[in-house]
Amino acid sequence: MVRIKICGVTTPEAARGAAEAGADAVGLNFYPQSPRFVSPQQAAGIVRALPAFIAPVGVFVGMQLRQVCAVAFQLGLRGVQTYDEQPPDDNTFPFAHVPAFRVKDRAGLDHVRRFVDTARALNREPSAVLIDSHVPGQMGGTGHVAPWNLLKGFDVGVPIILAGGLTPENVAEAIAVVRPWGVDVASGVESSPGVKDPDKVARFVKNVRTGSESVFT
Ligand SMILES: O=C(O)c1ccccc1NCC(=O)[C@H](O)[C@H](O)COP(=O)(O)O
Repeated sequence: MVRIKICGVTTPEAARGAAEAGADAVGLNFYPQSPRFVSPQQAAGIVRALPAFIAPVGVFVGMQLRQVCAVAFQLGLRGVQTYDEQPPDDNTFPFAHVPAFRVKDRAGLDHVRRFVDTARALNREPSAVLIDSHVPGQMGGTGHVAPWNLLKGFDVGVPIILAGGLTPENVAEAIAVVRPWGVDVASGVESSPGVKDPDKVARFVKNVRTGSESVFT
């Protein structure tokens, strides 16, 4: 089964809608420049609205680990998605750590491998890595597709979450090519930046489920 994170939910209704559609996780974006930004206060309301067993994951760009952990503890996040060049000094924190990488070529994948190897040597293996597209000047939520063909057979010993430009229309093909452990979507299920479209979310989840059935069974 391919896990699904609907990233950048901005309201309790959108979070509940994603969960009811069958998503496994929702992303709460704490990057102030994102159209999907939520304050910790808004995020608290969203987390409270989630049904049991649906994981809230925080997206943190350029924030000190201490601050990331404080927000994650305060809100009861299950996972933290970060954007760092190096593994954190400490990850004894009780959240799944998902470093995100913006990849455009083989050198980008080599960087992911080095990051995971370094983290493993320090006994700080990430829970998964998120592979996104690389768009100069943008950290995420770009709607641009990642290099699927490069990712064929890519194995760093931790689960791969595929992100970048996924939509209800292309996600089954992405799964067939990359065979990821999980998929992540932000703009591909929106009617406008930061506003999730319930119909697109439902179709995305349905197409992940049918696409993964035909690939993994
Ligand atoms: O979504 C954002 O605005 C964003 C901004 C800065 C850093 C990360 C961001 N999103 C993180 C995600 O995990 C997105 O789901 C991922 O980048 C894919 O986005 P999209 O191509 O729009 O599906």
